[in-house]
Amino acid sequence: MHLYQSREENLNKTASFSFIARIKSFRYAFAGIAVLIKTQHNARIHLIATTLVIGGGLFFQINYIEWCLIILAIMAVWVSEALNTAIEFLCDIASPAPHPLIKKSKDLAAGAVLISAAGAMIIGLIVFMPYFH
Ligand SMILES: Nc1ncnc2c1ncn2[C@@H]1O[C@H](COP(=O)(O)OP(=O)(O)OP(=O)(O)O)[C@@H](O)[C@H]1O
Repeated sequence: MHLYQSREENLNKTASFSFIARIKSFRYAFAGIAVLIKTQHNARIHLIATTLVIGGGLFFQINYIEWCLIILAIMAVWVSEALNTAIEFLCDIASPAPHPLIKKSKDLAAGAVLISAAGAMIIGLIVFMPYFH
């Protein structure tokens, strides 16, 4: 059986619900996360930062709202990094040769990661600073 469905197969999909198909799509999603960690150096930095922040949260016993803020911040960084990586792969296949629009596209995607990482750092400071007083 082919790993990827053809465009035709996707167009002809019926609306019937299948648990096997749902489990498969989870498998693909986890494969995507594995690609992210294996291929992106930034993702390894996010992994270290995520571990430190969760460790800090457990150590300082931050409250319910603080956990929600930290989880949102972690999520924003991972989601933006995953989308940035997906855009990079698409750009590389769409135009391996230099192109001004590919530059804009990749720079924008990188900008999104920077915005989320900066926001996460500010949230981290706001949450953890009081515990150091
Ligand atoms: N085909 C291209 N055409 C024009 N500019 C490009 C092209 N490929 C890369 N660039 C430029 O080089 C930069 C780095 O691109 P690259 O694909 O190497 O990303 P990267 O270094 O892996 O980024 P990240 O650190 O976010 O993973 C882009 O942001 C863009 O400015």
